Amino acid sequence: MVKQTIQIFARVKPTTKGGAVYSVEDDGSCLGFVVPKDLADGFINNKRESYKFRFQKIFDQSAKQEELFDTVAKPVADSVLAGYNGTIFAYGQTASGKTFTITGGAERYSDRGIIPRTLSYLYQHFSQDSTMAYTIHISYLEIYNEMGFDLLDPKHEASRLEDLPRVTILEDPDQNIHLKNLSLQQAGNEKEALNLLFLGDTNRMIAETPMNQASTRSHCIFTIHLCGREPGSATLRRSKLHLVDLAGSERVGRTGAGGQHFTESKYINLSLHFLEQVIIALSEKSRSHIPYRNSMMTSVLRDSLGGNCMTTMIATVSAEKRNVDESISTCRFAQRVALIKNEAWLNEELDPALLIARLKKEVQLLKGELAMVTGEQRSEKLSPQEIQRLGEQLKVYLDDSDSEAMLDVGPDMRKICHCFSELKTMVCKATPASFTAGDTSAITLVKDIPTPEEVKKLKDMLVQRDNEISILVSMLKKEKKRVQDAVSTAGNMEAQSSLQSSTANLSDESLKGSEDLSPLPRLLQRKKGLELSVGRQEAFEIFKRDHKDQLTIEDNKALLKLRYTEAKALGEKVNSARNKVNDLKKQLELRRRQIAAQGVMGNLPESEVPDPMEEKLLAQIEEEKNMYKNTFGKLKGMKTEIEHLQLLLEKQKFKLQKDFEDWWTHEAGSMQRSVPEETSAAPTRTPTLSRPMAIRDTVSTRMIKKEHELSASPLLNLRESGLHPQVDADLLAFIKARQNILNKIAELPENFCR
Ligand SMILES: Nc1ncnc2c1ncn2[C@@H]1O[C@H](COP(=O)(O)OP(=O)(O)OP(=O)(O)O)[C@@H](O)[C@H]1O
Repeated sequence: MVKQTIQIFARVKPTTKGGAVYSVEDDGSCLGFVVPKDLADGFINNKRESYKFRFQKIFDQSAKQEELFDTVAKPVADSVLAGYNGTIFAYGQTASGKTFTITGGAERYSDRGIIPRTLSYLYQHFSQDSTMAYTIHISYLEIYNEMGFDLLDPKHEASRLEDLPRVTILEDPDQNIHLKNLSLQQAGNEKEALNLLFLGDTNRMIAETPMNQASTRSHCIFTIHLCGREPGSATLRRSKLHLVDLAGSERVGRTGAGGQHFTESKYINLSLHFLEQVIIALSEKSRSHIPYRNSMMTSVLRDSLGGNCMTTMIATVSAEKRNVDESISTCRFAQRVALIKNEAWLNEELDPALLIARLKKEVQLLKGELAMVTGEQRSEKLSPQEIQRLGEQLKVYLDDSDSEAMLDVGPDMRKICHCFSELKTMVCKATPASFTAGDTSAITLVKDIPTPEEVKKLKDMLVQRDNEISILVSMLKKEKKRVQDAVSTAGNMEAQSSLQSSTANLSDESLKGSEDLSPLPRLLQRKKGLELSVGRQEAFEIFKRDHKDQLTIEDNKALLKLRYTEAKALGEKVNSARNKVNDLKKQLELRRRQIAAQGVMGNLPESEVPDPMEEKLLAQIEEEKNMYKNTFGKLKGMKTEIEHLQLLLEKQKFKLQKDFEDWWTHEAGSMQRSVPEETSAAPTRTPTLSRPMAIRDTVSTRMIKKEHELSASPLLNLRESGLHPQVDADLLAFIKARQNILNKIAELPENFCR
């Protein structure tokens, strides 16, 4: 068992605005804030001005994701590999960098967060550790307003959060928590695991509405379930790693939330409040009751807080002056967390199937022993199968040369008697001369003693074999040199062909992967939108051009293109190194044959000095092999980067499409709203209507007409389904016209409408 307090780290989000109010002291383990007294609070003011908080380490603004992974996540991943549970959770106000730290940024490969890096680290470990066989399952849970949702369910098409399967908590009599409806997906390799992460993130994005900014207002728990077993062993090691992105920790008053937001903030703050309650209770050792059950999040993370888990917290803080209060509150929370002591133990268990088989055997044995002791022996005859089995056991026992060998037929008198009777038969068959009482070795001879005819036959065979052997030996002597040459030639050729095939496989594999342009998971692909109509497509192009993410998408596309080119160049280099190795091997082979031929002809005296030409060729082969290995390693790394970039691009494109859909629906909605208003307002409209409004009216009236023409099917339904190209084209024309008008209004002199 390992007793350890929760490790706390702090990360300061980079600021571009300046005005930072913090300092990092004591070799990066103390975070200080200075809050100057406000004169508005009066002359007598006892408010503290300086605050200092101690952490295991503080990652300042310039800290890289890799550094954070190495220091914070790698030790936790190592203990998970060793069979302990682990949790890493990020806590801090909205936009302080929790998602960036746990999942990573959506723009650059180097921005990969703890989750993708940990997955990569684990799979890399699996490929290097041949002493254990591992399997990974993944679950991804979102908790929003005290309700749990499964982000990885393959059966549901999520367009709203409510479409995702609801996850509920069940508690067994031993107070273990079980999550009903949370799917566990197996991930056989890093790519499959990353696809699951992206699927969950996409589901989260799809389900979020402007009212529910998912990442801000919900908690997310990405869990890696690891199972390891030594081949042939009945013991399993099961461990879990929770990677938790909590909701923003700001207080309700500060956010100024109202309405639905207020409800959400209340829930979020409530669940964070309950988290705080649990942490306070745990840090006060005198408390016996820990209120885990008060919220879903604390129930799920029960083990991570004061239980069987190695837990680490990352406090994310903003460096800006306006956020100093929240930053101090985050650090205070972390200080309390640091007082909690967890007790992690090795999660080892016996494989249930093997355990059952073992117990069954034991029960059988005990039953037999009981029967022996109580004298209640079975009276029925042994079955033919049992007799055959006993015969086999007896043979093994007699063939065993170990004098301490045992014959174990179990506590069954019928079997014991049968074995004694078999042995007696064998002994009686033996010639009396070869058997004296106590000479047990004779027993093993009994069944193998040959008859005199057999002995003669064997002697004849022996003479014949001797003759054959002497003929073969003389032939061998004659042909020795030729055979040796032939063997060495065959050996070299074989080695060469095996290298050829292995290198071909490796480089073809990696190249195939790097040129695979569609790594989008099957599950994600089904979520791609319907085909766009021409009008909508046109609007999408305009929307895309002005979207804030378009630049990043273009950058990533360019980077991906660059990586493809680089991967192609590396692939060519790998192939060229492989061809060179093969060429050099042929040259070496030729050289060796030449030397052998010269030796046979007697032109060259046999020399111990190595041939310089051969030495040179061997050195060149070694050099090319190293080049091959290095380039191949780089190619593999690039393949992972390309796959990640492809997924990032898909995610960004997906977001763009979703933003467009939202915008399009909004435009359609605003048009819909304007129609009845304007139709009913038309008769009473005053003549003072401004010119732009009048223009807008003309467009709207045209649109109304169009709508009436299409009234056979409700316009909005058609729009929502996205299936009527004419409606889309009209909508686009309307949007364009309105945009033109708005542009013109902007150009008009200020007093034009007065
Ligand atoms: N260390 C960092 N380096 C660079 N950019 C960062 C860093 N931390 C955060 N960001 C950027 O700041 C923005 C907000 O970060 P992020 O979404 O991670 O915040 P958050 O705390 O998860 O917010 P929320 O509570 O809304 O989920 C993102 O655009 C992110 O890329």
